Amino acid sequence: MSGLYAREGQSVSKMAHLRFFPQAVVGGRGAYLTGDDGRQLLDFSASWGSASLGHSHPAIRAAVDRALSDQAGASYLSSANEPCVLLAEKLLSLVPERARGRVWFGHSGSDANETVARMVTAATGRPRILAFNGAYHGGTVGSMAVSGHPAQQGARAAGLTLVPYPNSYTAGSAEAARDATLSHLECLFAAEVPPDEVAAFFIEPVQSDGGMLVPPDGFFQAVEALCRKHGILLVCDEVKVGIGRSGRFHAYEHSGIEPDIVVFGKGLGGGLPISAVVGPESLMNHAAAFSLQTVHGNPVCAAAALAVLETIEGDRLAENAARTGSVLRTALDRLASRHALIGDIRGHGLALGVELVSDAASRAAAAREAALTVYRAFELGLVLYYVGVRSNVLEFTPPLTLTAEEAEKGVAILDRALTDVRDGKIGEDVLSGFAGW
Ligand SMILES: Cc1ncc(COP(=O)(O)O)c(/C=N/[C@@H]2CCCCNC2=O)c1O
Repeated sequence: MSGLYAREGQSVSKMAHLRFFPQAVVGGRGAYLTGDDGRQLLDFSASWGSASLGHSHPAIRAAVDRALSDQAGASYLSSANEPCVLLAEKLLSLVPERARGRVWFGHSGSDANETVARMVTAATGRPRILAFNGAYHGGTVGSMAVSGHPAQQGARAAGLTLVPYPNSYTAGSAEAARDATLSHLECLFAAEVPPDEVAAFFIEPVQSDGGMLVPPDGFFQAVEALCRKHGILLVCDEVKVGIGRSGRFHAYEHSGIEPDIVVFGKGLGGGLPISAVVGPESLMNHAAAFSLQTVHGNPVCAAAALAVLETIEGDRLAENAARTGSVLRTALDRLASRHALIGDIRGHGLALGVELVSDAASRAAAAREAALTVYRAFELGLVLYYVGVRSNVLEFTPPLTLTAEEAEKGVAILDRALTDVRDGKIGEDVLSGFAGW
């Protein structure tokens, strides 16, 4: 264990730790992090998808420097500031007509989803919310309350009803997965949950922390139709897989739907803390001083976010995510032919998941092997983590700037890690102190 990691253990609380191995960094550029031991680490996580432009991107540095050199205050609570207005205007230009009303700014996906959960019930008078099993909408009380991930340590809202996210892999086919959840919803509305009491349905266009689950074709169009029929607001949580990562600007575009409310976070700030909720004016202006924190609408973070959006558009990074994601996917498919542990590979663009199973027929989760694989990959110079309600899905959310060569290099490292785990070269003792999730 490195000196910095040991020093952290003597000074920093573990309450935010979600640790898989003793990673300690002192810098980073592009798709690489610099370990405190001087190693260059290829970063296939980008800090859970937030470093969307990689590390130390010049466009973000220039925007932050400009904003800090003549700082327009530190908050939008009691003053308008130009970076926030420019960013809001930009975001409004990027969402469907039905969502094109007003923009709320926060720090994180959590405070954004918490705000939406409070807003939709307060504004509509409807007490219920729908969400999916396995959904991760945040780590604050109000966002955990509308989540469904089993790893979370927080209470669910009294008005929350969770429904199964269609899992084509475990259901055996996309059609079976789609039909099962849609009939579940119909039965629910008929017997347990009066649809006219439901304010909103929180969806992830790809369910990432739940296991990088890609919805079956037609599924969310059917959900959208149900929502329109019953006046239920469709809230699309684009926090992890949005903003170009999926190969389209919005991940919901793959499902051919138009949400009422779009939630942005993580990659929006390129690694700086900023989130946004974009929705109809009637909802977004239903009350003033409704959801606020002191440095919400920070002009420096807003300037960084605008630079991120402009760079994603100008450098065509959604297209790069599609192109490099295809290279990564092809390399992973080749890996699957050599490693029986790989049960499924899925995702869009540079939002990919590799599910590890101990038995192809039963699809039994190989959680132990997933933990050992990410640990060994770290030792070999690759950073990636795992997700999934069974803790067995390797998650690939690298910077959108990733090159084909970097994609191939990372998969070659993963190949070695999987081989070492298969050959029993990694003792389980390495995992003590790294509980993951
Ligand atoms: C779809 C989606 N919506 C909201 C959130 C919450 O965002 P924040 O962690 O920025 O509050 C997340 C956060 N996801 C977690 C963050 C904690 C560590 C585990 N991996 C994630 O990506 C998310 O994936």
